Amino acid sequence: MNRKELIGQIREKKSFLCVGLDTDIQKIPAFLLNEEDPVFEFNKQIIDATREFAVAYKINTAFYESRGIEGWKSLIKTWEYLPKDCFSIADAKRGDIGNTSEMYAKAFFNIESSGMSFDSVTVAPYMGADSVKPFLKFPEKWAIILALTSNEGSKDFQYLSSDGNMLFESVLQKSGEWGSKENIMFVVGATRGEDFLTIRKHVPDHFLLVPGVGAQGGSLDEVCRYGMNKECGLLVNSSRAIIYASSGTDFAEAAAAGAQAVQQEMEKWVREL
Ligand SMILES: O=C(O)c1cc(=O)[nH]c(=O)n1[C@@H]1O[C@H](COP(=O)(O)O)[C@@H](O)[C@H]1O
Repeated sequence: MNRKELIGQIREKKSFLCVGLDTDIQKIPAFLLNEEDPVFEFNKQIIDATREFAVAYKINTAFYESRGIEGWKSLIKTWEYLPKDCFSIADAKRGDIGNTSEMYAKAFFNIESSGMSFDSVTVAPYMGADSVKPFLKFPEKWAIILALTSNEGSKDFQYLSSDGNMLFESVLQKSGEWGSKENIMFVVGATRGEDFLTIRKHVPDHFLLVPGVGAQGGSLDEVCRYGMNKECGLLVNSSRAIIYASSGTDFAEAAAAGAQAVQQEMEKWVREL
């Protein structure tokens, strides 16, 4: 999905919600464990219940890789089931020397090679340009670069200053030379509040993937007030608060209600665009 199509979906659905499929087999409703593939069955019902309210799905690969070959099978089946009108994110936080990053890019972008072809992959930029550029060689695919993260540990390095910029600012500026607003997004945590103003000074037009609302307590209103641009420019993720809204047989309906509540909040902001 390219930028124009993504903006079209946001306007059509009046939503910029990304549902996170961080599916932990220990947390899904027990009655599903009788299924041949409980994780995929859970994801399938969550997708069916939330697709009218979401414009994107983010699959955190750690929850699938941790289960070995069975987890990887659930990952591929879930990717295959994702609605074609939704933006898909492999949240793998990859990044290594060039030839290895090429393999990571193939793993998530090249369907002939891996059986999957996500729209995007999250990337950790610590190793610099040659670790990120391999992801940008695929037409209409995106690298979503970690910039200012939602976790407590973001304060350990990301705010460190050098040459007048904090590290996250240098990441925004430097990586801007590696691609464009058509194939690079940045991860900025919803818990970062007014830091969005600084972010937008560096990257006024790029899309931002914003995790941290819901379970991590980030404010959707603050994210929109300080981070939204004239084309929205945001994909706001919520995982646990939506997919684990209920642990009972009504889990899918509860997820739908959670997703709809977020979408209704978002609609107020999209209408202003
Ligand atoms: O790259 C990410 O997606 C990410 C970056 C970040 O700074 N913070 C963050 O929470 N995430 C991811 O976003 C999701 C947040 O999940 P919830 O807190 O359950 O909504 C998880 O999959 C995290 O790995």
